[in-house]
Amino acid sequence: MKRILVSWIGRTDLKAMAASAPAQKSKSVRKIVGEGDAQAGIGPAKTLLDHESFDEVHLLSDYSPAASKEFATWLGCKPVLHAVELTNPSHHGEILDTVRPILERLQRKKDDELVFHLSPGTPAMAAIWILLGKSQYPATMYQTYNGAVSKTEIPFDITTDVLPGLLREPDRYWQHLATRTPQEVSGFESIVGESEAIKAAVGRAQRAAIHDVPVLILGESGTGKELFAEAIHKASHRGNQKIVSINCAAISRELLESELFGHVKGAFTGADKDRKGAFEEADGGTLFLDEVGDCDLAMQAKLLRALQPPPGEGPCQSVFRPVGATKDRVVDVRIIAATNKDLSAAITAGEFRDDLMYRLSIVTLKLPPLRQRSKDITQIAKSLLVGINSRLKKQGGTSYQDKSISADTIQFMQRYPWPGNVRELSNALVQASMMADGKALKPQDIAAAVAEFPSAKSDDAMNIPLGGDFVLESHLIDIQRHFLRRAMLEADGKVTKAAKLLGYKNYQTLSAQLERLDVEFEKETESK
Ligand SMILES: Nc1ncnc2c1ncn2[C@@H]1O[C@H](COP(=O)(O)OP(=O)(O)OP(=O)(O)O)[C@@H](O)[C@H]1O
Repeated sequence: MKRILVSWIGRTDLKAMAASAPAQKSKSVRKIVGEGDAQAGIGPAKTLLDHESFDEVHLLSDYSPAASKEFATWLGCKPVLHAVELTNPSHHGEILDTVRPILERLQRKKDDELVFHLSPGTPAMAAIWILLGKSQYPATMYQTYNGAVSKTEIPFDITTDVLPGLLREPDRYWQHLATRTPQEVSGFESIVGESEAIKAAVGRAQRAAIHDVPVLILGESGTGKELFAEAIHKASHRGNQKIVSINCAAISRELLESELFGHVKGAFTGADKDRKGAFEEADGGTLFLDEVGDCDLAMQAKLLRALQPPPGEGPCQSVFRPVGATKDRVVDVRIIAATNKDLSAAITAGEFRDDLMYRLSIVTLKLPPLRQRSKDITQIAKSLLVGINSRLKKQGGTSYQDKSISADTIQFMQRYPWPGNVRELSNALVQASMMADGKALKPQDIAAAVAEFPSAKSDDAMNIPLGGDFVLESHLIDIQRHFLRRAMLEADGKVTKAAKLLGYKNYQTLSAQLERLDVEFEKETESK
């Protein structure tokens, strides 16, 4: 582990040198600060180096190369000089642009300690050190004053205290980013759609991609949460590293810990060799925790511990212990989590830890359900159909006829509420393409395909175990909703026809129920 000091050469440093070094060895420095100032003592740089030891010292200077060299010689310790030019040493933006590439070029290993010296230079230079040291380049910071050295504790964390506020700023802040379609944003090309809702989601996701902070993606099942997670990873600086996905709901509680953190040989029966977990597999890249809302409380506590970076480290440093191991491991992993659960309700019910939610949701991305972006349905359906045609042709050979979507089918698809979102749309198109005769998919083909999905749900509703959270009334309502939807579907969105199918005497009863039970279905205008 190396200690690497990075500091500006400040005017007080030069004044201290001019006052104490022989005139001959400080000619260029004296051209800048004259005879110097004995009050400056030995100056901030020398003071720090007298008290602390470093393996490398990097000095940034916008003074003449000759003066910088004289100063470096006087200072001793063979510092590396970085000559820069600033037009205005109190211009924050210019300082930031100057400092960043230098920090980027520093050859650092993961456990090296970066140290910023805040005292030399202008207040703007100190401010930039603080901002960078608390965010992109986690660093220890020192100040020197009157010959004394103090380690500077700055009790805030930009990534948890400041960024969330900025990133959660209302739409006003995001509007300028929400103008491009996914096709126009690098990394997001596999996402189809051009509705305002999808453009806003892409703008926000793109913004999130740039910052190396955890992202929580919320949305109903099938809205594209995993697709967005992959796009954020691709658009981030980790894009050429791995993204590892773990579905927290699909893995048994016992196995999940080992899947996430790995295990050592002999940790449990069947653990016949060491095995890396997802955190370690994703080191340097991204870990996608799907269905994170389904983790139990014990697992949440373990996740929280892993997601709390050690003091002074960046937000992506994870410390965890493989099952059965005696030592912790540290990795650099960006977490993207997703859930279709209402986490606020889960927190209120005591099923989800609020501290874990805050850790995961430095940036939150809410994906709209498909029914709220009916403008996208045509485009998504057409794009899915291209893939479906090519797959089915491969399987069925010449007997398969490429399918297309007629205008009335599009109208039908735009009215249907797609409770299973894009996944349901995709499944319906696959099924309809396999079953339909001829070339064009007709509304009945899609209707027949989607009718399969809700009925499966109603079967589940009949088999739900009694006791526990079971409340008969709420299940009856679900069943009622299912039949209302089915009737509307079979009646092509015509309320009068659907009311007849349900055995209602008049359409007003159905209209009132659709509203009361919040059944979303675009009604066809009909002459009654
Ligand atoms: N905007 C979109 N454009 C193209 N394909 C999409 C879009 N949104 C979703 N899909 C496709 O729909 C399917 C479901 O998406 P995905 O798995 O990302 O959803 P999800 O929200 O993660 O679902 P779940 O919560 O059930 O895990 C995938 O095949 C995905 O490629």
